[in-house]
Amino acid sequence: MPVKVKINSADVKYTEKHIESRYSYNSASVYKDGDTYTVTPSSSGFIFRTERKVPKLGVMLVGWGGNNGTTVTAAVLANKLGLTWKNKNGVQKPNYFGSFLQSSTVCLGSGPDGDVHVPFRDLLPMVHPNDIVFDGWDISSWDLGRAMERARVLEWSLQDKLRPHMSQLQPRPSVYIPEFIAANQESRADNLIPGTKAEQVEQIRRDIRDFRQKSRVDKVIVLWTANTERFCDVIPGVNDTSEDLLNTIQTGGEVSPSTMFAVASILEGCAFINGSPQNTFVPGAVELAVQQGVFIGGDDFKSGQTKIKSVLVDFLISAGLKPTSIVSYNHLGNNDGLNLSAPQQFRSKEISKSNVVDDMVRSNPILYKPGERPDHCVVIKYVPYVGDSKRAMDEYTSEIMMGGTNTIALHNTCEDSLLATPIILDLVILTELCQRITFCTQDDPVFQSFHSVLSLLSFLCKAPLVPQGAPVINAFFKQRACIENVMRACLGLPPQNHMQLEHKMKRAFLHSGEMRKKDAVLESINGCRSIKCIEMNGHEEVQHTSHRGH
Ligand SMILES: NC(=O)c1ccc[n+]([C@@H]2O[C@H](COP(=O)([O-])OP(=O)(O)OC[C@H]3O[C@@H](n4cnc5c(N)ncnc54)[C@H](O)[C@@H]3O)[C@@H](O)[C@H]2O)c1
Ligand SMILES: O=P([O-])([O-])O[C@@H]1[C@@H](O)[C@H](O)[C@@H](O)[C@H](O)[C@@H]1O
Repeated sequence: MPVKVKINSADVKYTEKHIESRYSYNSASVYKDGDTYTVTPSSSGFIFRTERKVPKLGVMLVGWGGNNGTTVTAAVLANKLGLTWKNKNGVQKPNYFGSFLQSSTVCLGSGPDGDVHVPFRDLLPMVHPNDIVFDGWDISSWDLGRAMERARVLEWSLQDKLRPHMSQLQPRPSVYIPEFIAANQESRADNLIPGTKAEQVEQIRRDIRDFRQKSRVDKVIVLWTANTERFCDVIPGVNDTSEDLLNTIQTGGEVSPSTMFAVASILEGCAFINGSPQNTFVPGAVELAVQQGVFIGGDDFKSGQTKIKSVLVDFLISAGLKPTSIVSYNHLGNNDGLNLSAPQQFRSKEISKSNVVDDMVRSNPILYKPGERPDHCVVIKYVPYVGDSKRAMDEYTSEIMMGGTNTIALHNTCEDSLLATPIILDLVILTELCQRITFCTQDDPVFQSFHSVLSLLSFLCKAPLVPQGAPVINAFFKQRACIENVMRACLGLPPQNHMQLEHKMKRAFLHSGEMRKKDAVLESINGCRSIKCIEMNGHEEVQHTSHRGH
């Protein structure tokens, strides 16, 4: 059951339209001079506004007829209809396990019985997955009932109950440029938009408008879950600026189907998210999104081996252990695996799976000299028989104290699409929430949105897309804490710091306003708080007064 979170603070007000919070953003700048680091803390006043009205959200999936596309649609239907199904373990019920918004919690603070945790999804008003309306495109003409069967992800007994609904869903014709995906995908390509690239982009735009009008959704988000493409060459004069990219689409030059969909979405004012590893967001596409004030995000769902890697390597390095060799092997037999069996498509995936440790390695110059990195090998093999049940084997070897080594071996078997499905839901719901958040600062009082490159989605992506010059963070818990603390800021709550000082003191913790004779005294003088501490030095009282800002 959803819970209501109400903030009792003078810094938070609830109007009919917004939740508005006053927030102190604390950070620090560091000046390095030789081996001396001078740290200057700073605090900036922010005002956050979150629109309270949750819209009816439409999600258009590119690759709707694929394993992920059919599975996410089926999962939402099963949850919405409350379908149950039987397997050898008995009656199964639908859920959203694997979605951090739907199935993980946030600690609000402590109550009489200790820490109080609430579902992430109840922190701020947000779309419920059950209410999402799906549509999309596929180069395959199969309806979603047949495509769900082809995917071989969900239990047959559930498919039986879903089929009447899924069979009504028909992917729209799409753009197929053979050179961008594996040749082994050609047999699927029987559902295509004719014409030039410019005409195809216009048709995609018409499709988006048609869906929005017929489904009566308030807003549309487009998400790429079609096959992995080869990387696109970034060529000055072709795709390096928005003007050149739009011109290239007109002239029919080097532009991938995924970039065509991104351009069409951006021009229709729809956020576009890339769930695959290719460089859809060539510089011209990023510039177009910024010019249009539309969110883009990606790349490549972080769902399995890479997700574990972004936890395990963070643990090892944070514990002062030195990963020196990381080998990630997996085989799977779904169509994604078939497409990735082609060299250029595998290379796209190898890149996104290989860069995930860079930020963690760079954070520890004790373990790694400049430029030093662990050996890192990624292997993906296509084995038809196992279908969507990915078999992943990982080996992490680290140097430990005094010349020792530590080797961790992992084996992981799972339906790959059931790992990606909740990620898709989190991506679109978090993106929609961010579209309703604006903020201003004490030095820049005009309200603004997040940057068009929505780096808050990094937690959900293998190769996070960030604004130019921004750091790429892959460490799992840093990424999750970023989302949590931004949402806490929207509620005027401080960042989660895990200090729990109240449980680490000699004397019981006195909350502000309580006083204890001859102990620390909080007084408010001239609007500036001062803390007067009384120190017993064995003979007499020594009073200290320190001043701090609001
Ligand atoms: N765990 C995961 O499943 C996972 C994790 C990370 C990334 N991904 C990525 O998500 C994507 C989809 O994975 P999947 O398992 O659903 O693959 P899939 O092959 O089952 O589905 C892809 C679908 O896209 C369609 N398609 C290909 N090119 C198209 C185009 N130009 N326009 C429209 N449709 C097109 C195909 O016909 C197919 O139905 C892949 O790129 C994969 O690498 C998947
Ligand atoms: O999420 P993850 O397990 O690191 O990476 C996965 C790969 O291991 C898998 O081979 C591929 O088919 C999926 O698309 C996904 O990218």
